[in-house]
Amino acid sequence: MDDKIRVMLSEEEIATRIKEVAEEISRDYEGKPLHLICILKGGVFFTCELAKRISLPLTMDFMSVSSYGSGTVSSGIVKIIKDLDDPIEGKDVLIVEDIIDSGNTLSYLIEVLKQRNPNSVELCTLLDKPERRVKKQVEVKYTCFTVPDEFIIGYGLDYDQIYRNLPYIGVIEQQ
Ligand SMILES: O=P(O)(O)OC[C@H]1O[C@H](OP(=O)(O)OP(=O)(O)O)[C@H](O)[C@@H]1O
Ligand SMILES: Nc1nc2[nH]cnc2c(=O)[nH]1
Repeated sequence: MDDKIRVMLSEEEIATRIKEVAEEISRDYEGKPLHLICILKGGVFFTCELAKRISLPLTMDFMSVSSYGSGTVSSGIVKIIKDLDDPIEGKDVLIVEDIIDSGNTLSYLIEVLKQRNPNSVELCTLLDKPERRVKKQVEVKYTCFTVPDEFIIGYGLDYDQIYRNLPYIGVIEQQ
């Protein structure tokens, strides 16, 4: 593993921004049954950090979907690999993602979840890469960082399953 990695967002920058977004969510969801849905695998690091900083009682569930396989471009076909454990009827659902790129994953997920009659469904993402959006209708309520059109790794994001555990967001430099 001798790839050279350029740091795009440091651990400190990420922590500061997550705290700000968590405070915003805490204000917006006061008195509501907030239910975080973490999208595995990439969303797990962000979800943990965010949840710890939201100052409200909340519940959590996990869903695993995939549209990338081992490539760096979305196949456009989203597969549910692991569904939620619990019903979401009547809950205020906040989907927590590591990145929104083409929007294929989220536009599919929102449709699937809305059919289960939640009270509301909103999106929270660590990274948004708007230049790559194919599904323009995806609306994101909370975005930590907007990033350029580069293939990103770290903080949950992998390249062929490696690099998820980097504590920062980076890009592999072409050598
Ligand atoms: O907006 P899109 O183009 O659909 O891309 C975003 C999705 O891609 C990544 O998941 P991936 O399918 O790689 O699964 P993983 O999180 O398990 O690595 C990421 O976690 C998002 O779910
Ligand atoms: N690792 C990784 N996964 C993605 N899924 C969608 N966009 C990206 C990206 O830039 N990096």
